[in-house]
Amino acid sequence: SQPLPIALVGEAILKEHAIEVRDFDTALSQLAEQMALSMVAANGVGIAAPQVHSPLALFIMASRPNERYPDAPLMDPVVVVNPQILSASAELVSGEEGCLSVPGQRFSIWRHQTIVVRYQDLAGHWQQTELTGFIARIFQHEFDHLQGITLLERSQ
Ligand SMILES: O=C(O)C[C@@H](Cc1ccccc1)[C@H](O)SCc1ccccc1
Ligand SMILES: [Zn+2]
Repeated sequence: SQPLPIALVGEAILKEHAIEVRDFDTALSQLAEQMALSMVAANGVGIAAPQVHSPLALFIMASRPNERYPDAPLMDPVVVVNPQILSASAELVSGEEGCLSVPGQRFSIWRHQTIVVRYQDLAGHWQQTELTGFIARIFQHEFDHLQGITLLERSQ
């Protein structure tokens, strides 16, 4: 199957608040699969449903070592549904980010170094975990997308 078209900044879908997922059905799993394929095709480390024109509260994060974060952990893609950030460290760290919806640009963005998060997996089971460093950065970037926020609104 083909990668899905990526919404570019300026498209209304990227400004909307995502809708809570209620049906953990095969359609949801198929969307997640399509998102993962699109993320890999675009050489990303994350992708949020609004970026592929879906209004659902769902994203994928898949940290891997890269030129900007050579010591980033290599992780299998994680599907995150209905995420919540329960707490965030006072410590902030500035780092360079890109966005598939703002192609070819890089921005310095402040993020919380550590966050405690809760989300559902594709089976609807709640997960709770603490994230730090680059993975926490990806989570916050994708979580912003679900609030209609892109890094253009955050760049320092
Ligand atoms: O637009 C997106 O949501 C995907 C971004 C995710 C990202 C989050 C935090 C920090 C950097 C990127 C894409 O992965 S942009 C491509 C990329 C990949 C690795 C490092 C930097 C940029
Ligand atoms: Zn983005």
